[in-house]
Amino acid sequence: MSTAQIGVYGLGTMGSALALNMAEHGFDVAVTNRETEWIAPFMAEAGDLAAKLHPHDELEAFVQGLTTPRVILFMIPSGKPMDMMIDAVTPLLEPGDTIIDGGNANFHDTRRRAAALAERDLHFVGMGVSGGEAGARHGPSMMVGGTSHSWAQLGPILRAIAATFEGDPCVDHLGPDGAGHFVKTVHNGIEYAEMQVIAEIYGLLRNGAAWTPQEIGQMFSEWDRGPLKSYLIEITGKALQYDDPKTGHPMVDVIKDAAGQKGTGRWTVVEAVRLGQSANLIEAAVGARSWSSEKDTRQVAEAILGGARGGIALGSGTMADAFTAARILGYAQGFRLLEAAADEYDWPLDYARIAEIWRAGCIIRSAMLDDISAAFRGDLPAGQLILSEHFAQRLAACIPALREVVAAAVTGGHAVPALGAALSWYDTMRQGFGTANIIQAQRDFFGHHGFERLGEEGKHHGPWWE
Ligand SMILES: NC(=O)C1=CN([C@@H]2O[C@H](COP(=O)(O)OP(=O)(O)OC[C@H]3O[C@@H](n4cnc5c(N)ncnc54)[C@H](OP(=O)(O)O)[C@@H]3O)[C@@H](O)[C@H]2O)C=CC1
Ligand SMILES: O=C(CO)[C@H](O)[C@H](O)COP(=O)(O)O
Repeated sequence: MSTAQIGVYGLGTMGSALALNMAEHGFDVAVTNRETEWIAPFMAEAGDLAAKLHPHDELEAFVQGLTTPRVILFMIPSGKPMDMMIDAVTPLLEPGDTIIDGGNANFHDTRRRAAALAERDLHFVGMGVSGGEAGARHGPSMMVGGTSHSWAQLGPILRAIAATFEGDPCVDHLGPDGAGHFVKTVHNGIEYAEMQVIAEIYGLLRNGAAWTPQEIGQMFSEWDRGPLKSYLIEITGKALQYDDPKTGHPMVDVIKDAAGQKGTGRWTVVEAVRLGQSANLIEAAVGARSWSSEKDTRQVAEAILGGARGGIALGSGTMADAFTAARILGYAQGFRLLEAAADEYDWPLDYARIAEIWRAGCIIRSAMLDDISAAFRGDLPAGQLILSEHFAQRLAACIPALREVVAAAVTGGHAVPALGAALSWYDTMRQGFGTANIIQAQRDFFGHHGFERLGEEGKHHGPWWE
């Protein structure tokens, strides 16, 4: 019998948590998994919620167990697996049915899939889900891209299971095809930037001021009780205060300093460059992760180049202000990318709303997002977040600290790629007259490319060509 309002394919970390969340909110959910032996343990662990979960071993039965028009959420790895599953499931679907990719997919793939499925009267939703396993189980933030037809059916389910901020569900329909996945990609780019800035501040205090992990953790926990409150600050504060049960050493001291990356950070940077932008804070964070994975090379280099670092005599207050500035600039770069993509792909992105659905449930949630949302609803000179009255004032108050921190780091030989990038971007943007006149002269000198003259129309060449 067809009783389930939604199907969840993929009972891994995220899929199982989302299915349980939906069941808990009273929805009937058909579930299945590629390796079917995982279905029974999932059902056993579901406890009372099993009554709302309808397990199937076969894809056909899973599809037939759904009320029409059907809505099927795939929580599987992005790329080829998703294409293979689309190929497998579409022959079983009927016009009007919706396939949702809830994984971290490349939005270009989402656009391609949406267009291909539309030719068969099928709907494809690219949905960014943030919040990790706990978020998926108890309230994620979700960024939905797709047709209004799909949203009309999906919206009530997603609003019920989403995180809420003061009663407002952290989910919305952001635009067609790849809009939701792109917003999630940029969310992750901001996540990379913020994580890197936190790591740099940790490094300065640890290596430049001999603070213990416990002390640095306590500082972050203290920050989390004030205006810098955020999920990433909270978990970093906690992680730094754990000891390794095996050795008794601080946990961070036994974790290898080489971080992986699955793709969303890189996609953010690639798309920024493609759109003629530079999100240099995010680029710095992605680059720093890549350098981190060159552990062997860095160890050889330390022996040859010398790893000595100078002292840093800066306290928590200065670090907090520097972090505030970097956080504002990181978010601002993310929103600039969203604006550039909205223009390019003709997406009706509502930046204030995006900030709102990031206020709870997602990894980059922070107290600042409420101010960002308010800024987008107000007057933004030149459309720039950093020029809103609120953020221009906060930057004016915090940039001196960022300058102090970057200067001390540079003098002491501490790597601060993200903090340095943040400051360079800020300093670039506050100059009405920069240095690209020299670039133009160089291009004309070597390549006869011509340049624009101040106050005159047309292309000009320098006297070096006379
Ligand atoms: N973990 C996280 O914090 C977050 C993850 N995501 C995204 O969610 C998606 C799922 O991630 P997550 O739940 O963590 O991953 P898991 O590794 O926990 O689960 C992966 C799931 O995908 C299935 N699967 C793997 N390969 C295939 C395939 N070729 N065909 C069909 N099914 C397949 C697995 O089935 P089987 O059991 O048979 O192997 C399993 O059900 C990914 O796109 C990820 O990027 C998004 C936000 C946060
Ligand atoms: O989407 C997420 C959080 O928002 C996932 O945890 C993702 O895996 C994070 O990216 P990476 O693995 O590259 O650090």
